[in-house]
Amino acid sequence: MTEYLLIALALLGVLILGGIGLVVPRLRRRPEPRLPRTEVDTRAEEELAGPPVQAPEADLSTGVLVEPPPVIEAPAPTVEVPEPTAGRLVRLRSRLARSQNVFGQGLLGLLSRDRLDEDVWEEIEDNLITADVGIDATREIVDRLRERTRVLGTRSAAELRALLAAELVNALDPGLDRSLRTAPKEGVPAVLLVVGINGAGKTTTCGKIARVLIADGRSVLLGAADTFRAAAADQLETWAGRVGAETVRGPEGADPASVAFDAVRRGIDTGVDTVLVDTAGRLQNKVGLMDELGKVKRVVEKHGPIDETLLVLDATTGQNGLEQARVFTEVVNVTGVVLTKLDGTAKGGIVIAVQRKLGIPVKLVGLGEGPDDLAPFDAAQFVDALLGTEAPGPTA
Ligand SMILES: Nc1nc2c(ncn2[C@@H]2O[C@H](COP(=O)(O)OP(=O)(O)OP(=O)(O)O)[C@@H](O)[C@H]2O)c(=O)[nH]1
Repeated sequence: MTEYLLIALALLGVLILGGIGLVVPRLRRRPEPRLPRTEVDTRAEEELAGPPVQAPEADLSTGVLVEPPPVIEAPAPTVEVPEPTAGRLVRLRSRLARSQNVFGQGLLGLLSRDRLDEDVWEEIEDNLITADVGIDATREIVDRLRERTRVLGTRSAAELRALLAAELVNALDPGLDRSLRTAPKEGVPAVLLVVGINGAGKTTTCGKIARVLIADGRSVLLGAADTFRAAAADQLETWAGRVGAETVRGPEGADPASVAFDAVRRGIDTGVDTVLVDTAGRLQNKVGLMDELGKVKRVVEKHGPIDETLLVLDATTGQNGLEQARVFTEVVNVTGVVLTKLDGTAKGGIVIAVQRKLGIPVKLVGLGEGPDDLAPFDAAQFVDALLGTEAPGPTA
């Protein structure tokens, strides 16, 4: 009896355990209750997901993972390497084509006439005056040429060319120091101030000078003290960015002197070799503006003396521009002239007039709008380019 009772209990246990085993998995697999989906839900999901993506065949057939597409990074801004400055004037000599017509073809043609009579000498004089050489310099050049051709009895084209070249070089005072003081002293950067009237090419020239300095191995910081024209600071920043130089600028209409001061301060802190300060184009007859330029100078000098003040002059404005330029020399101590746009004039003689009138050496010349179209000035190379023929022979 007891046996029957035990067997019945065992059977009951088996039945109970089997029942649990069937019920529990079902409970575990029961899906989450879902909220009813609306049409709007479906559309929003589709928009977020975008168009259906077709898996590549290899993915479906082999189950091999496909590599994600490569991440394309934005190209790093490229820093340009400016052209070396040595020999730039020689390379750019063809830019003086218009002046070459006057000096090379015109003057040399006159000098090689059969008879060098009074009329011819007068024509030579007129040519030089038209080329903006200036009256005094023209008289001197012609008098010396007359004398030397008479004494030497020179007649061959090569000899006459050499004589003319020697007189033009002489009028350009080849002994003047045309070097730019751009080297730092005892860890303090050299400071260059760039001044001149509106549109002479100051900002462009600042950018080109920065390239000249960088090409010659210097580090440069640019100060945008032309706060009147917001575009000038943008323009300068673009030039600086191309060669990886820093620009210090202020808000539009800020005090130019304070921007110039900050630029030099920053240059000292970062240890650059040279700080170049671009100033606003200002009309010299506006006394207030000239006073302001004087203030820029004084404030910058709180950091130490200014090493170089460059006056930018537009060669195409001729003698008139010279008169305007003179006022700058009274306000700031101009140490060098940058003569721009010589490529756009037949009056290359302006270089002679500028130096004589201002008594300041031309240190750089602009021969185009390209970034490397600024050349260190050299009297003999310039005259050679003006005459537009091969290098002159030895001069007497
Ligand atoms: N052909 C030629 N154009 C030049 C030369 N130098 C500058 N320019 C052009 O002259 C124009 C005026 O140059 P800017 O640098 O803006 O003149 P700016 O003196 O700074 O003018 P403001 O900021 O108004 O005072 C620009 O179109 C330059 O490209 C040069 O040597 N040759």
